[in-house]
Amino acid sequence: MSRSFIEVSQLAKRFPGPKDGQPLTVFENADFTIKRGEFVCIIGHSGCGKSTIMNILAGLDEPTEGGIIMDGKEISGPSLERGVVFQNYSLLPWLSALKNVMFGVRARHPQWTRAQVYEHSQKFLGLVGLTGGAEHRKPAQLSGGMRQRVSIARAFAIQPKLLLLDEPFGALDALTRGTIQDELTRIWSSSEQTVFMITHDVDEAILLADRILLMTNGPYARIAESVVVDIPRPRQRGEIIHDPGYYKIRNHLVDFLTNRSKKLSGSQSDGSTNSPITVRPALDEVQSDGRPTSPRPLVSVAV
Ligand SMILES: Nc1ncnc2c1ncn2[C@@H]1O[C@H](COP(=O)(O)OP(=O)(O)OP(=O)(O)O)[C@@H](O)[C@H]1O
Repeated sequence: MSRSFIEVSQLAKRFPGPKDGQPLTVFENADFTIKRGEFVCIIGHSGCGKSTIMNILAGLDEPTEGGIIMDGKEISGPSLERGVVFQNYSLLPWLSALKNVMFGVRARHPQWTRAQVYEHSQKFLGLVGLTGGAEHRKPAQLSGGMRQRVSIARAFAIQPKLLLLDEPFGALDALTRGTIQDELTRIWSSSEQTVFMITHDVDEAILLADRILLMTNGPYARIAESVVVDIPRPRQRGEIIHDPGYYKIRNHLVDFLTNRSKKLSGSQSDGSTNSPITVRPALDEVQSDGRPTSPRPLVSVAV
């Protein structure tokens, strides 16, 4: 039996092209795995297909080919085992912040009393700093950052096995962003949750992730590399930059985004799988072209 929590196999997504045109192949033959409890970030230029992968993981979209197994079961449709935080909040506009969170908690724990649901929801709203009356306001009466915090509280409160985060902190000011990143790390490290997060922020990815998947430009995008963040935890925002591996990882990511994401960008696949190579910049296990110094079996970090 496989030890992977998530196994993405031969995944392809094609959208219909403009009238009479060729279909748009966003990616094809994508293969990667995620371990239970792992925190994985994915980075790539706009339009490469990150949200498409996340939507398929969430069960909100279907692949054109291939499939995803989570915890031994094929993903098919949305489930409370997978909690999603989108850039655009996706709150129910007619419910208060508190009732938005309670709605999710009640669905997850239908046997709980109203008091239990209320207490649990208030606790998670408190964790994201939404108390003192703000929790009784409806989404339209909250700022963008506050709405995003409600959305984060709702996803955390459901305590899904897999937390899917699509640029969850984009709308937040730097201070709130830092606080919620810390909360996310705390909640994640004290649970068995697995996190898959899209971000455009390389520093955020290094702070939070065990591994960072790097995606080339599309169409025919590939997850070209799996970069291991060999920096011990707990990681402190102010101190992480002093870790000897920090700038090696950062430079590697920036070089990928500015140079290699375009050079490596895909063309139609010959049918072979597109598995990412594993690189460990902090351990100097990477060459100037981004390839590992010695071929390292993927299972070493991504079983
Ligand atoms: N429903 C759709 N119909 C047609 N094309 C689509 C559809 N959804 C996405 N695409 C195209 O698929 C490609 C990948 O889109 P996707 O949103 O996954 O990219 P992304 O990497 O998440 O981008 P961003 O970082 O800007 O959010 C883009 O070229 C996009 O235009």
